Amino acid sequence: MTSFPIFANDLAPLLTLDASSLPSLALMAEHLPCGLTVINDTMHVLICNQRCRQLLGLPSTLFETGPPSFEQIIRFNAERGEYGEGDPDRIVAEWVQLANEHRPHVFERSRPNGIRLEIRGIPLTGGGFVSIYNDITQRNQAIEDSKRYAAYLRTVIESLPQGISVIDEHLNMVLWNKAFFEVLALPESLDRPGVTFEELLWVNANRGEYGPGDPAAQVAQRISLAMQFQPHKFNRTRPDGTELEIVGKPMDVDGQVVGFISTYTDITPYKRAEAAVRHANALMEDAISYSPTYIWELDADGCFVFIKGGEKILGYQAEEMIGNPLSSFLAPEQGIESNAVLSDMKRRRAYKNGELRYQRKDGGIVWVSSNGHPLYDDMDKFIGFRGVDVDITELTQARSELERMAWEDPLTHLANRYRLLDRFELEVDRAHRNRNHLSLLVADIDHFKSINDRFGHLFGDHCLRMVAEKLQQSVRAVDLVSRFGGEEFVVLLPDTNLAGAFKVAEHIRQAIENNPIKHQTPQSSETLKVTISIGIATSLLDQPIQFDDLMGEADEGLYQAKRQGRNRVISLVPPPTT
Ligand SMILES: Nc1nc2c(ncn2[C@@H]2O[C@H](COP(=O)(O)OP(=O)(O)OP(=O)(O)O)[C@@H](O)[C@H]2O)c(=O)[nH]1
Repeated sequence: MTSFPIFANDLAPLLTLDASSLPSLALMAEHLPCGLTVINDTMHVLICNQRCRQLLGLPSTLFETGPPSFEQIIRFNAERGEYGEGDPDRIVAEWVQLANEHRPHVFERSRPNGIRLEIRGIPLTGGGFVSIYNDITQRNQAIEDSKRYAAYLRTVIESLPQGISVIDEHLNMVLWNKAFFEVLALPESLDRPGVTFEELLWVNANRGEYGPGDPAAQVAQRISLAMQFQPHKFNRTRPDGTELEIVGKPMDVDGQVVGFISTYTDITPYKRAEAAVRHANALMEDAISYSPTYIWELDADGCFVFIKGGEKILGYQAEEMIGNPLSSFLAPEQGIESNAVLSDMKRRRAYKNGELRYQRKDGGIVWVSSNGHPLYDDMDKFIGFRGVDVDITELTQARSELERMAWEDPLTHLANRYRLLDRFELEVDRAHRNRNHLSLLVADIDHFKSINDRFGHLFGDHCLRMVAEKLQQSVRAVDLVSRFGGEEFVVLLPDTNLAGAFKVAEHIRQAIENNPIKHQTPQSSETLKVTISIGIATSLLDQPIQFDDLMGEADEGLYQAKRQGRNRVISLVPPPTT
């Protein structure tokens, strides 16, 4: 049962201690929510209601032999330790002496069972006194709790980086934290109880925080706004450049506005960070849009989750790529380099300058130099790949063009001598591996000097191209026709013995002889029969094969062919009889 505090002063005037009124008083006392005792001038307990006995834990036996004396009750309590440690006689003496002083008193006492009592006593005229006992355990607990919560709240408010202020419905400042003064740079002199919202407004208005204008008007305007107790949120830039975000909302109790709470956040660092991020983004946008680059991110399944700048290189909008696997955008044919990239991705390894071949939306092929690294989340779980690709299509084309130029004779587009030497090494290995013959033909146009002399160098060049074409047409795809220099051609015949080499050489010779070249000018037209002489050399099985040896032998054959009248095929080794 909760007891409501009832004060002895309230009851004392009602009490007169004549015997006739005692029964009605005792009856009334039983209806009180508090404990009540009435002690007469002889210090005997006349009334001690049930609530009092219950609160004090007094047994009924104490009352069986008539009204106990005040001293008996005190002794009973002292002996059971209600007043703590100590000699009961001494304790009783002290209490009796206090009671005899006949003074109003209020004190609190904690009982051993944890109950906290508030005891108020008021002396009665004519002797004795009335005492009221209230159980204030819960009330004290509530006060303790609210003190504790207030301490928590204060600590929380003081720890916040935002300034916080609370004003009551009369615009008095009732609560604020240190940050409030710091964020608004308010003078310390205002950091005192009783300060009003208006005083703060005046400080701000006078120092120009609200911009140019009449401070009185600025304050009045803000006061009238504040009186509306409407929620608001706005930013204000202070004269020193600090940007504040101010958020306010009304506080109400049972639908009644009782105040207004505002928070003041210095958002300057966020604004600066925001501007820095915007700047970095703009730089990145420019870097991506002005360079042949795009940035991408894949999920753990290899599907695009992000791509920026891909449109200009791959022809797809980001939305067309996001959610689809990288593999679906690759060209069907990839090189060795691409496979290395794909294998690194599979093995979740970072890679640099790897080449990938994409198929553009319009079907074209794009080469990119790709750089990527795996991504992991905070729990170290693999979540995908991120990277930057650079369009190297033009570079790749230029590179292959350069390679072509390095390997090719510009006049006839046949392989040049470097390509021949390179290929020769490969074919030597192959010939050894497969125990095959490797043959070499050296072909030289007959009397080419006189062709040049008669018809000019341009026509000579034309003849060289025509002969090159015929040579190329007369051999297999695996054979390599090269222009070795001047009007001299070398044909490499893999997997070809001397008999085979003779056949090919003879076929070439006849093809050229039987295809005269036309020389036409505006004035005349002439058909010129061009012939070639060919020297042959074939490697021996299980013998080392040297280019210079084979070349020297074939050259010697060519020399003899020239000596023997040209337009013929000669090998130093006797031709096989058919
Ligand atoms: N038009 C043209 N002529 C070239 C080129 N390279 C070499 N020649 C010419 O080819 C001629 C080769 O002549 P020679 O080595 O004397 O031999 P030839 O006249 O063919 O006589 P034989 O080989 O003995 O039948 C020279 O006149 C060179 O200037 C070329 O790229 N274009």
